[in-house]
Amino acid sequence: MNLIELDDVSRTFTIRTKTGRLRRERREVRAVDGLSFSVAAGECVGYIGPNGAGKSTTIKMLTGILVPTAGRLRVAGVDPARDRVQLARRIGVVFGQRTTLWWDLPLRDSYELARRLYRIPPPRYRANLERCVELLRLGELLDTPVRQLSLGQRMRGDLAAALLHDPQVLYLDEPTIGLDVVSKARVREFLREINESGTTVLLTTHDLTDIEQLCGRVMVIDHGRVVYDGDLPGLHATGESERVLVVDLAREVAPIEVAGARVVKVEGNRQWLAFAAQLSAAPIVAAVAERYPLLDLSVREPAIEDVIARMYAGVAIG
Ligand SMILES: Nc1ncnc2c1ncn2[C@@H]1O[C@H](COP(=O)(O)OP(=O)(O)OP(=O)(O)O)[C@@H](O)[C@H]1O
Repeated sequence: MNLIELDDVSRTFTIRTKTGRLRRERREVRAVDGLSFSVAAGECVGYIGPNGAGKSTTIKMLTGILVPTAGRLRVAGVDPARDRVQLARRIGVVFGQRTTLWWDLPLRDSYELARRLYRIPPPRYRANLERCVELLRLGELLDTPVRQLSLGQRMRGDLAAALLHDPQVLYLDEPTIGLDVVSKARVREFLREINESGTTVLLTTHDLTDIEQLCGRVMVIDHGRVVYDGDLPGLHATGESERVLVVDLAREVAPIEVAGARVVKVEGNRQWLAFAAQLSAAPIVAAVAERYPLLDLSVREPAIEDVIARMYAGVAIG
């Protein structure tokens, strides 16, 4: 069963720009341009693309905030713009850069307001809150006013708020932005759990690690159109993108030589080794550790902008 369906959906904005002292020019921006795709119940789909690609416009149409200029759109069987109230009960939304929580109220009060707003039956509300509190470790934070929470704590609070009414679909816009490594891991673990228990997830992010750890399917959008729909290794393969292994050594050595990777930068004891993104880092790490005085390492994912730029550099799009 498809929970999200878009059929040839477009959204155009008219913008007026000043071209002289009195002259203004009207210009049309096609934010979304003939988009067609569907998402089946239970999927976790990464929805990625460079800045201005049309991601937010798509999400806004899927939540009913924006009306498409053309095309047909359905979410959980509902036309989002026409039936926003009905839709609100079936979807949850989390924007990493904004909060839906009440700034001056303790978390618990925001949740109570959500319970009333969505008319969640008390036993279901209690069970859902208990589950979120346990999985997101919110127990000690429930009585803290939202303005006193750290970014990571607030994000966990927002995730719980979006899920108390058992939405079928969860839209996430940059849920790990600005979070430290531990908070990111916690949020990802929670999202995996939520998805495994049946919630369909559409995830917008600039962090490819989010996609790698959560999404079996990734859709790349650029200039309002889908330019790739498949899995992440497939995306890396289309563009021959590279990941970078950063190693800290006990002392300065000549550029490392190991199979499958090449040194792209050296700075004192630190060296950067690029390798094909669809390959595992494990054999390269093992080879470096065996022959060099390795102290520490990290793996950097390619930026989404780079992946897309390479995709356009003449390689066929799958
Ligand atoms: N309300 C608006 N009025 C005019 N133009 C708009 C409006 N909203 C979006 N646009 C334009 O539509 C295009 C797509 O914007 P959108 O915000 O959907 O991109 P995005 O992929 O979400 O980008 P980002 O990653 O930067 O958030 C851009 O060119 C943007 O300037």
